[in-house]
Amino acid sequence: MTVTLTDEADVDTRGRPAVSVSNVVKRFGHGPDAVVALDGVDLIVRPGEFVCLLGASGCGKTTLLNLLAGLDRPTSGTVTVDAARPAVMFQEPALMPWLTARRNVELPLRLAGMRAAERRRRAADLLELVRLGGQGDKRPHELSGGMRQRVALARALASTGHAPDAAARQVTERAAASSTGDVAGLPAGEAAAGRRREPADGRRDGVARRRVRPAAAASGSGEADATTPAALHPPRPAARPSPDSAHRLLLMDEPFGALDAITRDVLQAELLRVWHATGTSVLFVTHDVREAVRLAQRVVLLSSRPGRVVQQWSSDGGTALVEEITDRLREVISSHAGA
Ligand SMILES: Nc1ncnc2c1ncn2[C@@H]1O[C@H](COP(=O)(O)OP(=O)(O)OP(=O)(O)O)[C@@H](O)[C@H]1O
Repeated sequence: MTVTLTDEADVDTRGRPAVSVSNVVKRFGHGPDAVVALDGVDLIVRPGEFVCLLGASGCGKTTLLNLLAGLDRPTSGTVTVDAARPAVMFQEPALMPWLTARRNVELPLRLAGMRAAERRRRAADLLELVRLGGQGDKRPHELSGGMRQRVALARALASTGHAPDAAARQVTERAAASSTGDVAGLPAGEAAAGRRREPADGRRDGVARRRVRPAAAASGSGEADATTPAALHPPRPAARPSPDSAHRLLLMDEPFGALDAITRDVLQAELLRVWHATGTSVLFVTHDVREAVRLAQRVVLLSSRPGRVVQQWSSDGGTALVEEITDRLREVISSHAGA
C-alpha cells in the first residue's frame, strides 16, 4: 500500500518532533550572484522515525543537513532539533587513521568526558552492535570500506550519547540468530503486526532543544508552497527504542554512496537492524530512489534548486513505489531543466 502524504490535517501532534524545519530559506552570497539553495522548506521528523530526503544533485540536501547539524544557519525560517547531540555521518567515514576502531568509537565519549572503563565498555557494545566485535584493535587501513563505515556508524551512535541497553542487545542478539524478514532483528510477530511505537511525550532531563534562528533578518522571500509534513501511517514496522532514544538523532549524508553495490546492500540491512535496535531518529540523504524506499518509513522529495518539499510518501519498500517516486523525480528534474 502506498500512502501519499499531502494533508496538513493529518499531522500527528503527539510527541515533540525530533526535527522541525519551518519555512527555511538558505541563500549563499548576496546580490545577483547569490545562490538560493533552499526556499521555504518545511519538514518534520518524529522521534524514532526514519526519513529519507531525496532529490536531484544540487537541490540543497546537504545544505539542509548542515543546518540541522548546526554547521550553518538559515537565512530565514526556523530549525529546531530536539536532540542533545545530533551525529552526522558522511560518504567518507573520516576515521582517525592512527587510532584503532575501538578508539575511534571511544573518541566522542572521551571528548564528552566519560571515564576510561565506561567508554571502553560502551565502545565494545557499539562495535558488537555493528557486528565488528572482534575487530576493535584494527586500524582503519586494516578494514574494508564497508567495515570502516560500520565503525563510523558506531562512532556516530556514540556521539549521540547512545549506549546499547539490555533491550537493544536482545534485539541485536535475536537478529544474529535470525535471518528472516526484510528487517532482521524484529521478532516475526511484531514485524507482521507492523506495530508502531508511540512517540515520546516527555522531555528527558539534560536534553537540549536547539532552536536555530536565522543568521540575518527574514527576507520574506520564502514561498510557503511546500507540502506540509503530514501523518505517518507506516505499513513498515517502527523501531523498538530504548526509553530515552527519542532524543537521539542521526543525520546521514549519502553514507553508502562510495561503496560497491553488494556492500551497500549489506550495510542498508545493517542500518535498518541498528535503527530497530536503538530507536534513533534518522534523517538520511540520498539520490537513490531504491535506497530511499528500502530504508525509510517516509520518503521526502525535494525540488531541484532551490530546494523545497514537493511530495512525501509513506514507504512500504515496494517496487511500485520506486517507480512512482522515480517518475515524480523525473518530472521535477525536467521541469527544472525547462525553467
Ligand atoms: N558554501 C556555499 N557557498 C555557495 N554555494 C553553495 C555553498 N554550499 C552549497 N552551495 C550551493 O547550494 C546548492 C545546494 O548544494 P547542496 O550541496 O546542498 O546540494 P545537494 O542536494 O546536497 O547536492 P548533491 O546531491 O550533489 O550532493 C548548490 O547549487 C551548491 O553549489
